[in-house]
Amino acid sequence: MHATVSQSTVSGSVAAPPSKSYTHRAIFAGAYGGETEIHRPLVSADTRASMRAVEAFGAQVEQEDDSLTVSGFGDKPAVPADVIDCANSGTTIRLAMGVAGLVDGATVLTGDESLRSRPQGPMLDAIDQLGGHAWSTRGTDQAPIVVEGWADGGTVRIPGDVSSQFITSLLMAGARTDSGIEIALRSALKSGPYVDITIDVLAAFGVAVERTDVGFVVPGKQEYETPADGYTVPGDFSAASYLLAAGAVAGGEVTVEGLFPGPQGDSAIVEILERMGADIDWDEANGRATVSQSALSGITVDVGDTPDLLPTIAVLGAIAGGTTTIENCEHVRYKETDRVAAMAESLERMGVTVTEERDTLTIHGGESELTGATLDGRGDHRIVMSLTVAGLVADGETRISDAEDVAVSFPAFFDVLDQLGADLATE
Ligand SMILES: O=C(O)C1=C[C@@H](OP(=O)(O)O)[C@@H](O)[C@H](O)C1
Ligand SMILES: C=C(OP(=O)(O)O)C(=O)O
Repeated sequence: MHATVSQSTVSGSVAAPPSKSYTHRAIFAGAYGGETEIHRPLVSADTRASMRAVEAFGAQVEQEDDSLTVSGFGDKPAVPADVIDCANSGTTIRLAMGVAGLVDGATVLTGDESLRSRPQGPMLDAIDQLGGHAWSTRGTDQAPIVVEGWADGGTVRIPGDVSSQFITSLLMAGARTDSGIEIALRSALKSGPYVDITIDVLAAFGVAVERTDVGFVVPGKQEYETPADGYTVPGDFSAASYLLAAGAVAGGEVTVEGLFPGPQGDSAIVEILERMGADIDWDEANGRATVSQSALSGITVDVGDTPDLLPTIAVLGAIAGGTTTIENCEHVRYKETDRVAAMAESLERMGVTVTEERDTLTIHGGESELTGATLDGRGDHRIVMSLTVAGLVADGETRISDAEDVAVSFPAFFDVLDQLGADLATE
């Protein structure tokens, strides 16, 4: 499916979709626990992959109107009857590898072509350190992955700069081991706020995690306790970043509801827009951010904690006057596609001058108007959504392939933009 976007003004009030990261964690926490009702979950391709994964280990997931009921797999996850297909979802395969470590038997995990290109080596190594055995069928540190359980716990030394999802996985599974897991980071942690989200969800399920000088410790033999009123998923700042960016470059006035302060690192989008000179007001108490169009100027942003914002910031930088420097972005190359290269290539096609280095993306914005172009969505939801925002201000039509991939994290993306008045079509 292609999306075709033309210059237009967006205005109105919309709800942020529910958080993908919180929904994944609530599904896995529910599976480790008894019976949990998850209110206002994100139901998308990625979170469906997590639902299928926990079901493969013996949990059950029922979907009703705006909730999910997860019945846990009991004391031990079952040996899956089949290969687990994690589709496009890095979070799913990594959290499922932790569960697989507790299985008394072998689990095989795979995914789509994109997921099978992403690095899993540190988690394979971690499982080996814990006395289990995990390997890549191709010997490439990529899926397909086979995991044989360890069941016990222990100490793990693991790099912090490949994916925080390994840490999340070890913390969630470690609580159910006998002796717990002590994690020593071999390099500084990137995407750190995602571990904060994990600790937040674990606390809601009564599971304790301690921070240490070198990493984290999760004591073993902990029970996941069902939160008394179920678990309510907050709004998603990563998804909201496209709507806020749209308001800042193509408003009108756009209000996004459901954005409350909390551990999501991507709430930094509000401060980033402010620093660029956007007219934005975040009413934190009421969870409402309102932004209208104003002239933006380039800034320097470190995305070590906020990799998913890179495509949004790159588009803002292309429209802003002056230079925007996105630093500390090497880990953003390990996502659904190499997002640093994808944004450099797409913005260049729109007439923007970009300098790409391994760990830095520099955008020389405001040199000329963005020009509409035919762009490759690269099968990556965040590339598609951010380029759609660029299309709202480009001169002439912007045509983006793989538009259907917004289903991964924000299935209603095009409907919401349409509701805000964007001139776009999908076919
Ligand atoms: O744990 C999570 O929910 C996520 C962690 C981040 O990945 P990395 O930790 O691999 O950077 C982020 O990019 C991803 O979209 C979601
Ligand atoms: C990288 C992402 O997710 P995951 O790692 O779960 O595939 C994302 O949503 O941008």
